[in-house]
Amino acid sequence: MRFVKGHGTENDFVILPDPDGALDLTADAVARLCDRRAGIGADGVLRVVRSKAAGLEAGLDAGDAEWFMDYRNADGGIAEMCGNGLRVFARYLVETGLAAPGEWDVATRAGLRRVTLGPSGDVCVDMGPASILGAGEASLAGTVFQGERVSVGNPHLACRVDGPVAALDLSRAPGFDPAVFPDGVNVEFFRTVGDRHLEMRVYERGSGETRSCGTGTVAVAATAAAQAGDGPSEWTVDVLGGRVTVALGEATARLTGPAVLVAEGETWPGWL
Ligand SMILES: N[C@@H](CCC[C@H](N)C(=O)O)C(=O)O
Repeated sequence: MRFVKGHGTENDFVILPDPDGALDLTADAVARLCDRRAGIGADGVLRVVRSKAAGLEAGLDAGDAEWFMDYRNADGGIAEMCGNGLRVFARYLVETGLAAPGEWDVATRAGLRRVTLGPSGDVCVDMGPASILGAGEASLAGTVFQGERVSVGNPHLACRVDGPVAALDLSRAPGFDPAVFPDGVNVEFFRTVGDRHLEMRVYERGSGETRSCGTGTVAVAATAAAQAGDGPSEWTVDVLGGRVTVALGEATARLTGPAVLVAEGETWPGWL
């Protein structure tokens, strides 16, 4: 099986080119690919498949988008959307000549997402709306954190903290009420470090602590803007793996940041 490895602010992915939808990608295979000791190692898998060949789940409409991002978490579970993954997905399509630099839609389980990119450099993704849904809470090592429930196509809980996020122990999953988050949740901890400038750490559903989460950065920017009473505004979000910007508009949020391809190869015959 051919693969490419890439990352966006060190949120890393195994990219599986599958233009004709020939791969039978099981949850077990995804978990083995993402295993950092016995596999290639990644936070998730991006299967690159033509929308027409993707066999989309009922209710998904790819519109005119040629490509569908089939995103999977490291545990093999399916998620609706991945912001960093989508930047890497778009960069892969351009680097391999499967798409031209410019502006075009990619189909995802959260709907169509417009990407804008040149022949090299940062990638901008229109992430759609970030919807603030109300209060929620998570716990970490016995401490309860209040936050905002936010949908960026996938579920988030954005918790403001007072001290440096570096001080948090995210070696274990935060606790949350499964009645409030029946599908699980990505939990972000953020702090203001400057003028519309945040730092964030995240514990992702299905992947554990990662060094960045694009949808998570949108969730914390939207939460911080709402808490400050800000309207459309641009935010800088520092994550363990680098920095992204989030431009909050009236109806949509645009995420801009790096997308890097680092290697390509083939799994050993019979291994998977
Ligand atoms: N890292 C991603 C989000 C991936 C999906 C998430 N773990 C979930 O289960 O919703 C991003 O960059 O947005």
